Amino acid sequence: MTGIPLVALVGNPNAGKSALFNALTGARQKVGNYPGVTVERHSGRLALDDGRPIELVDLPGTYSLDPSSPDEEVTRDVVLGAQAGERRPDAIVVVADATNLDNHLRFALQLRQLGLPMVLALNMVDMAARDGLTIDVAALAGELGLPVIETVAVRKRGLDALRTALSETLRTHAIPAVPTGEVDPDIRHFQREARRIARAATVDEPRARQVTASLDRFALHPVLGPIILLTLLFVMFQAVFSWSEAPIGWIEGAQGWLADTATAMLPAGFLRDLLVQGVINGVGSVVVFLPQIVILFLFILVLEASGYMVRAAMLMDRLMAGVGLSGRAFIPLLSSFACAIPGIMATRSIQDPRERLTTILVAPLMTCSARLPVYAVVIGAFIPARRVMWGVGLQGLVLLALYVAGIVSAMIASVLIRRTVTRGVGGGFLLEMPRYQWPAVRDIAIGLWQRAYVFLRRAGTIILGVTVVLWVLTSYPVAPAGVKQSEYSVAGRIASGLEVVLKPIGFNHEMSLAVIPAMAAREVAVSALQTVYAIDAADEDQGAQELGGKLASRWSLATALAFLAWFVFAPQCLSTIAVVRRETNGWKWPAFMIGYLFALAYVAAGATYWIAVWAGLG
Ligand SMILES: Nc1nc2c(ncn2[C@@H]2O[C@H](COP(=O)(O)OP(=O)(O)OP(=O)(O)O)[C@@H](O)[C@H]2O)c(=O)[nH]1
Ligand SMILES: [Mg+2]
Repeated sequence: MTGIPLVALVGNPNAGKSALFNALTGARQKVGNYPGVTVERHSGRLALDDGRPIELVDLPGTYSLDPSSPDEEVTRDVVLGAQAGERRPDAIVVVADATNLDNHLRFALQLRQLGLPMVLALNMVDMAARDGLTIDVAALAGELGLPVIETVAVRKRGLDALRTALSETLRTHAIPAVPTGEVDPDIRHFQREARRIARAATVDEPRARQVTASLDRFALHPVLGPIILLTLLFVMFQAVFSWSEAPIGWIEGAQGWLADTATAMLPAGFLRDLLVQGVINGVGSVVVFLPQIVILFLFILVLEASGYMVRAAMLMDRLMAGVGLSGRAFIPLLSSFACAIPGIMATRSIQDPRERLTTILVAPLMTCSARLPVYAVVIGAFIPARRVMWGVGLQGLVLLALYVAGIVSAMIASVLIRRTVTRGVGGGFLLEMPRYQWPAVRDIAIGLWQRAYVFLRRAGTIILGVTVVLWVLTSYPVAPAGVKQSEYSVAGRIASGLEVVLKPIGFNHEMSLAVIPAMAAREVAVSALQTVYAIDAADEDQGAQELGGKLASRWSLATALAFLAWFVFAPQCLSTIAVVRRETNGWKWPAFMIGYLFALAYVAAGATYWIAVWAGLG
């Protein structure tokens, strides 16, 4: 054997492979309580008890070795050693959910036929215990002819035993003895056998999965279910505004202090202006939205980890079926609330290629977190922080409406796309219902930290870079007295050209200037506006006023609403386009997507503007 041993984690979706992978290697792969979380292979290293290193691969979950979607193909190819440029694993750890033994054993039996050294990690034994289920591990190991180790991945239980079993298996190269007569490739055979073994190894019958079943009576109720879902969303968007006030204040305070200190310490001139206007206030105008992003993700992560999200998918399935998408599209669309890129990658778990393509094309309509700063700044400036009935905040309501507008247009777009460019029948609903559980605090904390980190890294890299370039392009050449700097400058002249096209939909010069750099990252729309107003206001000495106040005194409500509408359909960012190109193998579909989204954004912003003007809000 050359190199270090390669061990693959294989098993049904949602068995806890990634949780086990994280526990063993210290990695932070995404874990979620629904099938189809992992869509790519990830590898990491760990040391076995004898100190020997091994390479561990986490794989997408799959029900069998006959893949039905692109992510499952990855698993099959890795396990069979058919993946290009990759060797075959030296051993397999089959991860099985102890509470769903017969289903998970079926795949284990199929894997056993591969003739590779194998260990079974009987995961989620804590859940089995909760359900009143006791599994006779020795009996199971005997029946399977494999070492069986009980684990609780999220509590790091059973890891030492697993490492020991693994090093033993690798050392002896023990290949499971496959009983004769089991060469039958028929999956039904495995199903029967799995059921028999599960029954033989289960000591106590479950007291029925009462918790999950009784919660589902409410969550999936045809009338109550949607009400619960809407209520949750509603509370989430209220919280985004009401919980964030204090921390936003702290960040603004820090930003103001930085700007003042820099102004006091540096001599007036290029460097000071760049630093204060472009970097501190420009980038700062985006960073202040960190608390809102964290709050939004706190809700999303908790709902995901508890198992509720799949119920939401179930409820949406009735709707989704009507628009030609299956419930499978829900998870990718859900991920797109963070960012369209992981969302588009998650479509790999969709079986039907046309359905997958449709999901890719509408994913950018789901409101990604990069749009939150843009929405929040405009809402903060134009929508009074008033309570309408029952203490409900108006700002949160408008934000909810913007998210809903994105979802509804994604639905409409998929109906149209399914009827035209991706015609054909789709697959059914294949999502398995995970059980409810309390979210693991550690997973939520890691998830939040990762989100915050991604946001801050964007602020420190792409947003900073684009803002600085924009600041330079807006500051030069210096305008003669009496001429507005933002119009005389290079960026200003480009914006003036663009304004010809954007004026009919209510956009002003500054907005025209902001939409192009926003293609790099949508948050840049905010820092761009901040920068432009700071440069123009420099001589009037109004630079200190915060962005919301500047917008409120300069834009009409109709204009502000048009800007929001534009960003609901907003021209996707460049990285999204790149990922669509990669996932669809060509430029045809990204071009189609750009075209239709631009058209939608233009029409929607225009309609919003003119309706608002007509309603007397101009
Ligand atoms: N109670 C309990 N929960 C667990 C255990 N292992 C994993 N989980 C939870 O089960 C859910 C699924 O875990 P993942 O690690 O994402 O499952 P996976 O097998 O990687 O799933 P896919 O990537 O979709 O194939 C998550 O919510 C985990 O927190 C366990 O031993 N006990
Ligand atoms: Mg996983």
